[in-house]
Amino acid sequence: MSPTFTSGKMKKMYPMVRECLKEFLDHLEVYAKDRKDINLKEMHGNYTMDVIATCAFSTKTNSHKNPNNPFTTNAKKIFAFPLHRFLLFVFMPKVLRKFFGFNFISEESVNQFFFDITKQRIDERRAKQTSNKSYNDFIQLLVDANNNKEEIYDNDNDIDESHHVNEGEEERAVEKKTLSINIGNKQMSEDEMKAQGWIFFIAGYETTATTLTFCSYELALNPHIQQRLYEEVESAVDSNGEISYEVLAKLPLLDAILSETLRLYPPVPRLDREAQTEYKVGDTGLQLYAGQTVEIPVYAIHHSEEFYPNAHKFDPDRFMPENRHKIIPYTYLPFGAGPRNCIGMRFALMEAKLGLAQIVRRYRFFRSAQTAVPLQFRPISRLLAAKEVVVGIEKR
Ligand code: HEM
Repeated sequence: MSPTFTSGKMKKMYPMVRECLKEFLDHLEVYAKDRKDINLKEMHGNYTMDVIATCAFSTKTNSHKNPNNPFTTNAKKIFAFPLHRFLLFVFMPKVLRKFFGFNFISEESVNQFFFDITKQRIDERRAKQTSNKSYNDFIQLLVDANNNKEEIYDNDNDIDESHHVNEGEEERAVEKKTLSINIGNKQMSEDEMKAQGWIFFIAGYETTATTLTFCSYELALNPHIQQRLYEEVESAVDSNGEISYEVLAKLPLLDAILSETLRLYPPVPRLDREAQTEYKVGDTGLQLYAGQTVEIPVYAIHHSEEFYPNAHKFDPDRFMPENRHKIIPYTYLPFGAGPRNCIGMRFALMEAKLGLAQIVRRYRFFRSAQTAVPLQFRPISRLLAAKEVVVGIEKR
């Protein structure tokens, strides 16, 4: 169940994300008018929670104003679990999950809450299939995918974004074929559909919030880059102060800033693959055996001087169109690579770009007395997380 996030689908979800952003901006206003400090992880976490609740479950949360709504409180119970347990669940190969007994990461009542809400929405849609009302959320995509109504790919792709650095024509063709096979040959059971809703929530909330957090932090520390971004965004808004999906996807500096953030702070710092059969790795002399795990040290690759000179410097120019060709394929892996790469990549980038662009238009992040430099990281190996990320915010 992969080809959910085509550009066409993104465009349809765009207004829903924009709606969540309005609430976020209103909330930031309270802090910005008094030049207060903000806890970036909490603020961005509320935004990504609202987005995933709206786009995946058609549930309105407004976590900024109403932190006690049932969706948010249940979600917070999941995230109260140690982060490593999450990531173990989401990214651990199935066979290891079974071995360690990780079926679900949180208490049964919480799992049930999310299963019930997914089932309720699926039932509603099935009942309404005969009516003309159309939905653009993730649940609808699941229902369509199951009815083989889902479009596999659209022509309106955003190949110019930096995250396509690992994808050549050949790979996209392989990916397309793989995805078509999944959809064409397989009907999802209701349990699988419920599990998809659940995985989406877990995989999409934390990673995107973390990305926005590190990005805002770097902008606070690099006011000249923040100013360049402001100028780029200002030149792109229409007379209503809005940015269309197409324009947003193609802003080079915005794309470069997020790409450089994901290079310096990859939310998933290490990937795993498990060999299905015996395999010789090219002419390296390396031999893999069935069942063997291969670890890909994403964080170390992203911080290697060999691939990224001055690797510890935040330098978005590396990803500007005139320099991007210098990046060696497979040395930039924030979303993984190959047929099991992140299926939420386009969605995450759209959500993060829109949030960042509209925040920077109105407000300025700055380094305050509470801003930790350098950041202190939590000692977790599966997900990159800083202890506390605080910056000041003011109105432009
Ligand atoms: C900046 C945000 C995000 C980052 C950095 C990220 C990163 C990743 C990475 C590294 C993987 C493993 C890929 C591999 O092994 O090659 C992954 C898998 C996955 N991601 Fe994301 N992700 C993000 C946002 C999202 C969002 C928003 C969603 C859903 C709405 C999502 C859904 C998934 C799913 C379902 C998988 C499992 C795919 C599979 O096993 O086939 N992710 N993600």
